[in-house]
Amino acid sequence: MLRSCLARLRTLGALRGPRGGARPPATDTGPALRLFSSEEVILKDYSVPNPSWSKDLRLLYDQYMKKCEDGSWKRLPSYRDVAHLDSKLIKEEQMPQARIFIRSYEDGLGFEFVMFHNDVEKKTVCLFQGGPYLQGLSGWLHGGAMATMIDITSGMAASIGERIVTANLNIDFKRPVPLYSVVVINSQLYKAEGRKLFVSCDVRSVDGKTLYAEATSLFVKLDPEKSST
Ligand SMILES: CCCCCCCC(=O)SCCNC(=O)CCNC(=O)[C@H](O)C(C)(C)COP(=O)(O)OP(=O)(O)OC[C@H]1O[C@@H](n2cnc3c(N)ncnc32)[C@H](O)[C@@H]1OP(=O)(O)O
Repeated sequence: MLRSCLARLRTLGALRGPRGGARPPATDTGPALRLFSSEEVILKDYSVPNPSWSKDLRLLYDQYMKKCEDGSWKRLPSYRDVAHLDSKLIKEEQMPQARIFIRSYEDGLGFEFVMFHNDVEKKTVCLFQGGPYLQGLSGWLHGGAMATMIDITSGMAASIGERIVTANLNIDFKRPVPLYSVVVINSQLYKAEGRKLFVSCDVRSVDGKTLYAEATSLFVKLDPEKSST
C-alpha cells in the first residue's frame, strides 16, 4: 500500500527531496513525515535510536539532542524510500524499488547513523556505527563505506535542500576503523564560490583521541540550464 502510494505520488511528481537520504531539518523529532495533505504517506525516520545502537551511540545521540534544545543544532531525519523522486532517468515501474542504499540494510547490519546540523556554523556532525555487512579487511570497516558517510555528511554541511553533487572528494585514511565501533564525522563548509561549495571533514573516535580520516571535498550546485544535470 505504502509503495503503491509512493509510486503514485512519484508519478504525479508530488514528492521532492535531496539526495543522500537526509532531508532538511525537522521542526521536531517525530518519526513520521507528512507528505501530502489529502493522501497522507507516513515514512519511517531512521535517524532515531533502535535496539542495535551501542551505548556510545546512544550517549552521543542524547548529548546532541540536548544541543538541539536551544535551536542551534537540528537533528536531520532520514528516510529509506525518498531518493530523487522527480527523476526521469529510470522507468516508472522501477521507481518503487529504488532505495537510498545507506538505509537499505536491516537495523544494525549496515549504516546506523544520525546527523545533526548547525546552520549558523555551517557544520554537520554524523554519529556513525558501521555494522557487519560493511566489513572490508577482517574486523575493519571498508574504506568505501567510510567514504560514503564522509561524502554524505560533507554534502549536508555544504547545502541542505539544494541540488548539489560531489565533484571532488579527497580522503586521507589515517587509521582503520573497527567494525561495530562508533565514529564522529565532523564536517564544515569553509568556502562558497559561485556554484562551488568547499567542505572540510574529519572522522574521530568517540573520545576524540583517535583520528581515523581527514577529507576535503567540492560540491557543485547543479545548473538548471544544463540538460545533462
Ligand atoms: C545533500 C546530500 C549530499 C549529497 C551527496 C551526493 C553524493 C553523490 O553521490 S553525487 C554523485 C557523484 N557525483 C557526480 O556524479 C557528479 C558528476 N559530475 C557532474 O555532474 C559535473 O561534472 C558537475 C555538475 C560537477 C559540474 O558540471 P557543470 O555543471 O557543467 O559545471 P562546470 O562548469 O564543469 O564546473 C563548475 C565549476 O566547478 C569546477 N569543477 C567541476 N568539477 C571539478 C572537479 N572535479 N575538481 C575541481 N573543480 C571542479 C569547475 O572548474 C567550475 O569552476 P569555475 O566556476 O570556477 O569555472
